Amino acid sequence: MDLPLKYTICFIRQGDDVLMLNRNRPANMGLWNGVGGKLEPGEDPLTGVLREVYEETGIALAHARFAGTVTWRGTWHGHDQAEGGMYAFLAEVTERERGPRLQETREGVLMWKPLSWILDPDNLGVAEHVSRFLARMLNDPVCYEHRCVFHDDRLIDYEPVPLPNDFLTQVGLSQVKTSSGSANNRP
Ligand SMILES: Nc1nc2c([nH]c(=O)n2[C@H]2C[C@H](O)[C@@H](COP(=O)(O)OP(=O)(O)OP(=O)(O)O)O2)c(=O)[nH]1
Repeated sequence: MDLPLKYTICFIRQGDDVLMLNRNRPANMGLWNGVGGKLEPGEDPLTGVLREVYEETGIALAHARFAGTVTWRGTWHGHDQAEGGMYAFLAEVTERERGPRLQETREGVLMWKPLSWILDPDNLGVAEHVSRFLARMLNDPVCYEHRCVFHDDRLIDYEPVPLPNDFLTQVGLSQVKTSSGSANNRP
């Protein structure tokens, strides 16, 4: 699927918790998702995600690990058919760096949530695709394009497809460590 990757997202961990944002506007309004946003013209994905994390949380991450891409297509209630995609990253902070448990921001409510709560597939408070792709990003060393299909706000199809070997070079991320610790995403 050749969808434009115009967004970034980051899941920041501290111990068993992950920093989540409940956005106060579409997309995924009222649902918990990672922190991130739209890339600026000409901006590379790592610079973009570090900027968004700082703008949305005040956390100045030194680094984030590329963990795959997520693409979506389908229909949303009240919106036209839409499709797009994002570069996904994982990061960790120390207890001292993590900031308050709950914080109201311009974008919505930020809160540290237990990972087990986020990954529970029956948890309707979390954006539906997150439990599918995040579990795999955390446990599988291969980087995937996580393909999501929605129909009227519900996830109706999900398929992880391994990214091509030269993906990181293609998108200027070749110097970036992946979540498996290697710049090459396939053995
Ligand atoms: N637009 C969009 N973003 C999505 C979808 N699913 C999903 O996880 N996301 C993620 C990507 C981003 O991390 C976040 C949306 O970012 P945003 O719209 O708040 O970005 P932004 O404030 O920088 O953008 P903008 O105001 O300039 O449009 O949600 C989706 O279906 N559509």
